[in-house]
Amino acid sequence: MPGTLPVPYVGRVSARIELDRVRKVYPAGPRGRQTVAVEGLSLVVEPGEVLALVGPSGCGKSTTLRMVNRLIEPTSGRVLLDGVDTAGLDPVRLRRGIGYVIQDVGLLPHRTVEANVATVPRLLGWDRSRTRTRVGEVLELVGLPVGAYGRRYPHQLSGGERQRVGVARALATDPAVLLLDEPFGAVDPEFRRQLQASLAAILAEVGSTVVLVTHDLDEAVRLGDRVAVLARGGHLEQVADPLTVLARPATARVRDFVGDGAALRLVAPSGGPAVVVVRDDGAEAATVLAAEDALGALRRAADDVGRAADDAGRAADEAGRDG
Ligand SMILES: Nc1ncnc2c1ncn2[C@@H]1O[C@H](COP(=O)(O)OP(=O)(O)OP(=O)(O)O)[C@@H](O)[C@H]1O
Repeated sequence: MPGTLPVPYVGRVSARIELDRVRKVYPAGPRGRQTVAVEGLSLVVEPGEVLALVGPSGCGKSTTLRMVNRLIEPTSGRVLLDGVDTAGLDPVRLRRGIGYVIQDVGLLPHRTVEANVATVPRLLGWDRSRTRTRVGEVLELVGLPVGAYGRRYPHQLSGGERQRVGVARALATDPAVLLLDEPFGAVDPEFRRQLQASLAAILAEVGSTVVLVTHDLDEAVRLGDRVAVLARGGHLEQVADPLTVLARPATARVRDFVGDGAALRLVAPSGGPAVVVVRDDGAEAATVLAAEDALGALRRAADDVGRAADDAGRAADEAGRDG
C-alpha cells in the first residue's frame, strides 16, 4: 500500500516515484561554463521496485538521486511522490521520510551505533521504547545485533560494518523511499559481494521503493529489478530489466557501457535464478538461457570438441600405422 507523503512511515510501505521531464543545469563557475547534469529525464519507479541507476562518471546519477529528496532542486520539471509534487513539501520533513545512504555514510563519531541509528526516530519524536525496539530490529536486519554492536563507536567498526550501520539508520523509520548512492563504493570488491547479497535480502524484507546509484554494472544487475542507463549530460539511454540491458543494449552508448564482457556472462538478478546472457553483437539475436541449459550447451560443445580431438587422434594413428 503506498504511503502518503510526507508523514513518517512504519510498516511495509512504499511510494511511487515519478520524475517528469526533470532538468538540472549547474550555473557556470568562476572559470567554467554551465553544466547540463540532467536533461529532460522522465522516469517512473513503481512502489516496492529497486531501480539501479548506472552510467559513466559524471552522467548525472547522483544529481538525479538528490533531486528526489531535494538535496538538489531541479532547474525545471517535477518530482512526484505518490502523485504529490515534492516542490510543495517542506524539504526537511520530506528528507526525514526518505532513507538516504551515501558512500561515506557520515555516522556521528561521538555517538554509539545505537544512538546513530536512533537519530531520525528521535527527530520524529518517537518515544524511547518504540525507538529502542526499532533500533534493535534494524540492527538485527543488517546483521549487527544490538547486544554486540549497539554500544560501540564508529571507529570501533570495520568499513563494511559502518556501511551497514548507515543502511540500518536509513531504514530505522521504515521509509517509503530509500536512496542509495554508491553504498559500497569504499568497500573492497570481495566483501562488496557479501554486502550486496545481504542488501538484496534486506531490500526484499523492507519493501521500500529503492533508487540505487552505482557505477558497478554487476551490482546494478544483482540488485536492480530494472536498470536505467544514463549517458553524459544526464540523458536516459535505456531503462529495462537487467537481462534486457545486457542482452539487448538499446543504443551504442549502452553497448559501450555494458561492454564486451556482457556478451557472455553469468548473472544472478534479484529474485530470479542464475542465468547466462549470450549476446551476438553482429546480429539481432540475443539469448537468455537458464544457467542449467547454458551449462548443458557448454558441456555438449565440450564433448563435441573432445570427440573431434579423439577422431583426429585416431585418424592420425591410423595414418601412422598405414605409413
Ligand atoms: N555542484 C555542482 N556544480 C557544478 N557542476 C556540478 C555540481 N555537481 C555536479 N556537477 C557536474 O554535473 C555533472 C553530473 O554530476 P553527478 O555527480 O550527478 O554525476 P555522477 O554520474 O553521479 O558522477 P560519478 O559517477 O562520478 O559520481 C558532472 O559533469 C559534474 O561535474
